[in-house]
Amino acid sequence: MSTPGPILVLNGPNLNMLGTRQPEVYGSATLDDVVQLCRQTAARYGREIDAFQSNSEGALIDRIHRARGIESGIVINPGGLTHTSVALRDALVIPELPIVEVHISNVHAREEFRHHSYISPIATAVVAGMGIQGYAAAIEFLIHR
Ligand SMILES: O=C(O)[C@@H]1C=C(O)[C@@H](O)[C@H](O)C1
Repeated sequence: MSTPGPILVLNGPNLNMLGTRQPEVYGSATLDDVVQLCRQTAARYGREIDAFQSNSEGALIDRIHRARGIESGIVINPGGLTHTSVALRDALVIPELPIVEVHISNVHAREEFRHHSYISPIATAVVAGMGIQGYAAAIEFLIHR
């Protein structure tokens, strides 16, 4: 049986600033730390990841379109686009690709406007509040589902 394709790990706006941006909320780990954690988690099971981060909605959508036929699942932290983007939600409706939405912080314990996600209704699973371990949990879920 062939090994499933890589898992695509997507990070949206401002997540390139991890480690510097509000460490009291998002912790001290950098985006590179997140990608390394995801890569190491997948490698334990002989699997690979592809990682992409953009502050631009359109670039994220273009990358999601390219995942078809290449990646086997998507782990996405949409950043603030979580709470605003119908276009990103629409791009993620890909029947053959499972989607896990990840938030480092517990968005439900924060400002009201962070309590709604356009992505959650079309996601296979949602992780929030686990810090960067949420990315590892998402990778594990996709590998073992
Ligand atoms: O917790 C997180 O990873 C999410 C990250 C962001 O940048 C915020 O806009 C979201 O509201 C929460």
